[in-house]
Amino acid sequence: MALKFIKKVFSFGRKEAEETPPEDQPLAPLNLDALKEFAAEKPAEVSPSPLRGGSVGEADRGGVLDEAREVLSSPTPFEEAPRAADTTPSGPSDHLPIKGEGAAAPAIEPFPARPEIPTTPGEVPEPAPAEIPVTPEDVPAPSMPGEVPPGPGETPAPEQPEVPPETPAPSQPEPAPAPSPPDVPETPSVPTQPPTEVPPEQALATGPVQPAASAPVLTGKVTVGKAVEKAAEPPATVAAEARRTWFQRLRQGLSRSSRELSGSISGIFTKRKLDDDTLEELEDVLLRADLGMETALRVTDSLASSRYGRDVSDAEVRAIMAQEVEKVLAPVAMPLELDLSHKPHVILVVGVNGTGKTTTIGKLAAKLRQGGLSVMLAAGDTFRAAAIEQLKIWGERTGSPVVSSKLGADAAGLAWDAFEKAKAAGSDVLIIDTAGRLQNKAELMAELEKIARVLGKHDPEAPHTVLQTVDATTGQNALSQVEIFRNVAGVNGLVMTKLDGTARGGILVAIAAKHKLPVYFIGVGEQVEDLEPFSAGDFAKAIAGVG
Ligand SMILES: Nc1nc2c(ncn2[C@@H]2O[C@H](COP(=O)(O)OP(=O)(O)OP(=O)(O)O)[C@@H](O)[C@H]2O)c(=O)[nH]1
Repeated sequence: MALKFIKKVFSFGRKEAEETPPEDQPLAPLNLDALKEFAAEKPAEVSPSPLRGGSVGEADRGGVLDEAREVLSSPTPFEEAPRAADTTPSGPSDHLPIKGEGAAAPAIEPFPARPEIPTTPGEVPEPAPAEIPVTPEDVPAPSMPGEVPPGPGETPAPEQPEVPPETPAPSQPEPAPAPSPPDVPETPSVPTQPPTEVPPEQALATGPVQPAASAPVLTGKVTVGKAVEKAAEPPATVAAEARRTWFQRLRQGLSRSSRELSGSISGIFTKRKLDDDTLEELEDVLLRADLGMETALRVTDSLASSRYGRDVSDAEVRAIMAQEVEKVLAPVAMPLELDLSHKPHVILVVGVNGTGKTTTIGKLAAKLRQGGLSVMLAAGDTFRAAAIEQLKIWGERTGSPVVSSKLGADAAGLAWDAFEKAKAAGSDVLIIDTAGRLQNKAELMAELEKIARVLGKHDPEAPHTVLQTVDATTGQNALSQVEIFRNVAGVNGLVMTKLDGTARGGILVAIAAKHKLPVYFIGVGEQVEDLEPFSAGDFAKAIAGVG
């Protein structure tokens, strides 16, 4: 049977999801071993459609783009994210009106066709895939960038002529494969010296990733989950331990947010009954913690309905807060799924400068490589030499070829080239980094539109996933950033970064309540293991200081 007709699905175990799947979570991890066996005996249909998170639907994309143009050409509705410290005090402004919300207008040219995506898990039509633990045999020796051999039946990457992105020629005949497969041209130039601005020990301090490059050709849906370093151990032990370790890291990362909240809550409820005054004070505390008005009201309403007029301990308040926060987060805590019937599945990573795009790409590439996928990276942030160098280091580390160009080159041209190279190399996934310059918002919008347009000439559905990195330390600013990039770039999933060490972790809850976009991963540090699938329950407990 033709392997490409076999729908292969794997996920790295999400223990929590197995144990307590959110009510409307659509994609519980399945058993990968079982699926492999199943696939070996009985071919299944190739999964017909990719999963994408809820976002701007085709019908309203034109509308929101128009809106976005307006937003971007008008006085700035948000500021550029601060690069490091948590320095942006802001009030509870998350209930400001959203420009363009609910707009419905005819689709416009720039973005490739994309089906309407449900924003809540319950609306996702696909059945849950089986979970397939990656076994040690799936993990062969690491390979270096440019050295990832083409898989069976793959075409070696030919030399690509420079193709101006404005005039791509989709009907252009495929160039004949070169007799000896050349490496991706720009790939091997991994710097031997650490770049000045991003030293390798900062970005890549945890040793080489062990890729699983000899995995069979995968088609259909792939769920990207937890890291699999410990896959050789008994599954139950591994999952429990991995979960504990991650939860500890998450608790530690969110300790500032949680400490400030807990301190304020116990300040209010020491020897006081629950009355209008205490409820109002609590509401202020929750708003100051960036949780947003909707969640603040949920918590105070829930408390008032069961305990009004009674003594309440701070532990009770925190427990109720954890419950209510989890309710808000559960619908957006979705695993990232990639549809490998598109080769490559293109992930466009967008976001304001410094929000962690490049770092997240590296961490994600590591997860995908560990899961046996071949990955190509494209250094589409052509404005910062350090960003290009940083991506090359991640490429080296994860065994993912990196397509790059000269500083200042056209990012859409680079994206066009990168798609061709990924296709020719048979890569499963192409991840494209982008610049997040907000100094000139019209330029940024034009650049992202052009990248999407150019990719759409290769594959009308590309980019298949548009991920936005959001820096938790920016507090309320993050809400506007999501608004803008969602409209400009058709963002359909979020990665919240830098939850470690900030007192503003609550902003994730406000973003979930307002934008309802899937949150695929959260980052709590700079290392490869500091990115994990987002769990509503873990996050809610960690921020409330419960459990
Ligand atoms: N503490 C912490 N730092 C992070 C996290 N993610 C990224 N960083 C750091 O944030 C800084 C900026 O990350 P980048 O990946 O360069 O961000 P970027 O969006 O690609 O930035 P540009 O290249 O300027 O567009 C780097 O120092 C990263 O190491 C995180 O989850 N926690």
